[in-house]
Amino acid sequence: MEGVDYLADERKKAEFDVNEMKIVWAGSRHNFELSDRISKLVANDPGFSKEGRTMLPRKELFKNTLRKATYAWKRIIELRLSEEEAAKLRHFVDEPAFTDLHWGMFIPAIKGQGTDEQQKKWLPLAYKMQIIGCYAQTELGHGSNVQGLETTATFDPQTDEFVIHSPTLTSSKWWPGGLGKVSTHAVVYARLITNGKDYGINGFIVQLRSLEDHKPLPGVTVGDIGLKFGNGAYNTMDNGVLRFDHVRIPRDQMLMRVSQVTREGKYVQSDVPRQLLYGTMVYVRQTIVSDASNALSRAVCIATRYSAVRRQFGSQNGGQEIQVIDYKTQQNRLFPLLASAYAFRFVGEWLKWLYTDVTQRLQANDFSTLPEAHACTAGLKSLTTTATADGIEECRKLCGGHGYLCSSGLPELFAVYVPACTYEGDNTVLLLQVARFLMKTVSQLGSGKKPVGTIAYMGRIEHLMQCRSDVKQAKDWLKPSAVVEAFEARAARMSVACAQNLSKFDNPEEGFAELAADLAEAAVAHCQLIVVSKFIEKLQQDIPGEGVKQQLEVLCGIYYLFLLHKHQGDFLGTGYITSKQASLANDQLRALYSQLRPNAISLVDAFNYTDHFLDSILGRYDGNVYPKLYEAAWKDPLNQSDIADGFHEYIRPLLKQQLRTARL
Ligand SMILES: CCCCCCCCCC/C=C\CCCCCCCCCC(=O)SCCNC(=O)CCNC(=O)[C@H](O)C(C)(C)COP(=O)(O)OP(=O)(O)OC[C@H]1O[C@@H](n2cnc3c(N)ncnc32)[C@H](O)[C@@H]1OP(=O)(O)O
Ligand SMILES: Cc1cc2nc3c(=O)[nH]c(=O)nc-3n(C[C@H](O)[C@H](O)[C@H](O)COP(=O)(O)OP(=O)(O)OC[C@H]3O[C@@H](n4cnc5c(N)ncnc54)[C@H](O)[C@@H]3O)c2cc1C
Repeated sequence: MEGVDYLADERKKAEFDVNEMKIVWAGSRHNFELSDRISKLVANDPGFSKEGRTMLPRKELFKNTLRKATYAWKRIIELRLSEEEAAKLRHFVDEPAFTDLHWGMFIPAIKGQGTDEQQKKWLPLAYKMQIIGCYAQTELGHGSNVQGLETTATFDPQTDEFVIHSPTLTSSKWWPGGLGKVSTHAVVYARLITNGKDYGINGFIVQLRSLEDHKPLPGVTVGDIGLKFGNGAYNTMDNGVLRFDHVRIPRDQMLMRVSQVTREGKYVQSDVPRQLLYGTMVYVRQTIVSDASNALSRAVCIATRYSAVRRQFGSQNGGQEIQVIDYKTQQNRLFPLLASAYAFRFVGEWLKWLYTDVTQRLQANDFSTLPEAHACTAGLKSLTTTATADGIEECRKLCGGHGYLCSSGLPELFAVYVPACTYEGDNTVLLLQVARFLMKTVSQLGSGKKPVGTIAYMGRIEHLMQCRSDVKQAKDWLKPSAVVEAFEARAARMSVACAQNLSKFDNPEEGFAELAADLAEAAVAHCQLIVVSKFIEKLQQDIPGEGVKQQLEVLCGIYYLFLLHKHQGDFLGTGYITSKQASLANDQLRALYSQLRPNAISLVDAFNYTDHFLDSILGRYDGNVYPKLYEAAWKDPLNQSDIADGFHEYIRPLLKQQLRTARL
């Protein structure tokens, strides 16, 4: 029945002020009001309908995305939306498009690596979308190993130009989003060669297509790389292939903030570190961490609402069966994901702060916090995207058979999200970057250099190597100091063990390669410590709203106790806790599940998602699942006629043949 709220009883059970929690989730009242207004604007505009998206063939799907993305731009102009509002609108339109790369990477690359003059020339064109850009770094042969890229940019002093060339098949640019069919320009990463010398990778602004008829310019071969994983999903994006045959660009289209080539062809290195060339990746990794909580919370919202609607077994005297959310196994799979969504929200907020801080320092030529910013963005990108991709898939399973239907919203969400584990740095490769940072920190411990920021705990290494947990009863695991020390001791001991093993190798690089799996685990331990600490720090702030802080404490407890349970081998193996203390942690975790249970629906309501954004019958706000599933089935193209296309060609002859056999 329309208009009935099947989850109303669940909502009545809430022990906290949901409206105040919405503000905590959004980060501020301003953010909440902004998201609320823009998400409703998108939901109520038929131009942004998602109807039938997963059924469209590729060409139609792509054209439909072009329509939506340009319609979004039209609305942004008509409504005079600010940059912040426009970004929110694109987010709630919820369809990967070339505009993601234009706004998310092309513009940031020019801002981060272009000189003031270059920014003045290119940014106004990009801001008005008079040119459309992408980020062309990865090649067919190399993605992770940026130093191994093969495209060349050779300076020609005769003409004051760079000649951009793809010398081999493997040097073809491969993957850039927006490149295949849309972009007029790209920031292309290529080996800078001048006076016969190779100076390594640099960024160049290269025009690819005519601004008149959109045809590829002479020497440019460009197209789409083909269908990707899942129905609809990321196939709305034209990930592309690009080859250059001696394409000439003016010298001033080399992005020159980090290094320059003079009119005479002299290479000049600025006093900023070369790593700033990787700055766009640091920026995007930070946004990906913030976004992980969006994707995970969305899946969790669907699975939680559906788990309260779905009933199986346990009917007494003809009464209703049990809601599946009341099974402890369901809670043990679902509630840590709900807690993780909140944990990633808060660590994302903190990372945004760290990124802003490092950017301000860089502007003042203070490069001291860049290594930490790189380690944090790389490590947290890896940790949160792995957990989110796995979490979305777990949510699909938590919804049983119906989770496998596209109308649950979960298959498409997974298909769109899962490449986040690969793009912007493969997650294992990124963990190894964190491990390098950790090994460097451990090796410098005796040098008098005091570790600061997220690595400050290493400064108490002597204590952390020998301390033991003092937990005596289950509720002792609710003490923040007990928890932080446990995660610090585990991370420190794992790093030190790796460093000790590394020291046994004559060649440190050989040792690093041999011990890579252990090093990646030490990096995970360090990153989990960051997430746990930032959640606990959040709880030390003043949080208004009846019962809000208490709910966050429950979620925080579930987050760290679930991790402790899952990785208890690390905590036991490093000798910080005993098996009795591990078992007490598990007792406390179960108790927290019971405390969370009455609040579960309201905790996902606090995400404030519209039904348009969720795009899931199982996750509908009103819980009216079965009639809507039934209705949706009949909309499938296969049900447009009672007799299937192909019946006369294939099924009828088969049945006739069986009739003949039966008669024999
Ligand atoms: C339909 C349903 C809809 C549902 C939608 C819901 C969900 C929506 C989800 C959407 C999510 C978010 C939206 C975002 C959209 C994104 C779109 C995709 C974008 C993808 C773009 C890309 O992938 S671009 C390509 C990225 N490529 C990489 O990341 C490559 C990875 N490799 C590297 O980064 C590096 O090569 C390396 C770090 C692995 C190694 O580099 P290198 O060999 O040069 O370095 P060294 O190891 O020798 O280190 C040298 C020193 O430099 C330091 N370093 C390295 N990197 C950095 C850095 N980035 N910053 C600072 N310093 C750095 C390193 O530590 C070394 O230091 P020292 O030890 O001190 O010498
Ligand atoms: C959907 C999508 C969108 C993308 N968009 C863009 C874009 O807009 N622009 C762009 O330039 N690129 C883009 N990319 C490319 C992306 O950045 C790369 O695919 C990514 O950086 C991983 O690199 P790779 O493909 O070379 O993986 P590989 O490095 O080949 O990884 C293969 C395997 O080898 C392992 N491995 C590699 N090196 C090591 C090592 N040193 N130690 C241990 N294990 C290792 C990895 O863990 C992985 O398991 C996109 C990719 C995808 C999937």
